[in-house]
Amino acid sequence: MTAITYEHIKTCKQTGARLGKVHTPHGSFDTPAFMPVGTLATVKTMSPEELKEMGANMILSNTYHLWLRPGHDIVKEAGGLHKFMNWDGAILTDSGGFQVFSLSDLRKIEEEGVHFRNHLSGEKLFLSPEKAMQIQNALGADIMMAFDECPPYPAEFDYMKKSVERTSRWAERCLEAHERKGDQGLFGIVQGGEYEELRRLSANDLTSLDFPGYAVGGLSVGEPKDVMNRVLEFTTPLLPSDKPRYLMGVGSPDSLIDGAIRGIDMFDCVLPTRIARNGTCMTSEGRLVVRNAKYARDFSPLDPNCDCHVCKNYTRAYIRHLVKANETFGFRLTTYHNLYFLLKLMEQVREAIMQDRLGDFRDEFFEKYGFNKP
Ligand SMILES: CNc1nc2c(CC[C@H]3O[C@@H](OC)[C@H](OC)[C@@H]3O)c3nc(N)[nH]c(=O)c3cc2[nH]1
Ligand SMILES: [Zn+2]
Repeated sequence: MTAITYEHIKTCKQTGARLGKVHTPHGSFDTPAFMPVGTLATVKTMSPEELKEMGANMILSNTYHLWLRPGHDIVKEAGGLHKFMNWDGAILTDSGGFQVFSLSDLRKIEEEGVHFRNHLSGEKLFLSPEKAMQIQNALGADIMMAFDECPPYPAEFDYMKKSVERTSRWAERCLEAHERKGDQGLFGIVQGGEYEELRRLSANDLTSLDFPGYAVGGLSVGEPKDVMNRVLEFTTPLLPSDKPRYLMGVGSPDSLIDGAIRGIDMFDCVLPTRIARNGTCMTSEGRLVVRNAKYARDFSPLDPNCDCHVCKNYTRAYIRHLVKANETFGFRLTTYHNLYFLLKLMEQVREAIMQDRLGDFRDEFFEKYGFNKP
């Protein structure tokens, strides 16, 4: 197995954005990149063939969810996640840290790990750095995430400091527990909330452990966008420039562009697939709620500026009909288009970096999409 490596190609002269490639045992992908989320070993309603066709090279799956259903032992018996879901591209699994704090009625966080209840059955569960690594190694993703605490926003400085220090100790235990020491596909997750001193503490602790890549965690948890941007401004420079930087849980078009400008290489978010399932589409002119009555006789494509398979072959009227009738095919069409839209946006971002004009691209895109400028 080869290691996870980052190849820097160039930095945009107009912004701090960088063009690069991430190399994994299951292929390489250009960055900045958006990664579709497939929490339960499927990017909901999409086939692996469609994901490949639209240009997705890396998808996410989730330790907590796959541990509960179908169980990591079954996935391991299948030969790992790639074989189980018939996906030969790269896979990143999140460690479950986030779900434990967001999905379950939390019982107790201790040094050893976290006691909580299964959000489906109510049974008592325990997740620790070692358990999270055991599950992730069974799943066999190319990139695994350290087990961390993602504190809520806002959080008191004292609480955040204790949490960061524990997350750093947990990260060390994850490295220890990581079975495939050779390829080292394990990323550390920097925490620290909105506090620059704590972000610095977390980044220093984790970079001293020399992970092959780093995530900025603890964001996209309800904080205002200017807080996220400010945290990124003083956090990404603390991370090694020769390693991938992954901003967790971020996916609206404006945040992807603003994150790339601040030096982020990898993004994931459930937004495009989640809003697609209630018939909301991302288009070059902003969001379009296709079930709206005004589209009943609108025989134009979801997005006239999109060249995806859906926009070339189906109309707003038809997709509105399917969505209102709760027809699965309708949600397949909105999902395909939304994912294609974000993957295409990242292609345009990479092109703008190549041409040293990502700042101008941001202004043009914000104007057309209807985001406010500042
Ligand atoms: C949305 N905002 C957001 N997501 C976040 C996730 C992924 C959620 C994970 O849950 C599943 O989606 C619901 C995905 O799992 C495949 C995703 O990776 C995070 N994961 C960890 N380990 N640490 C964080 O600090 C963290 C922060 C986040 N902020
Ligand atoms: Zn389209």
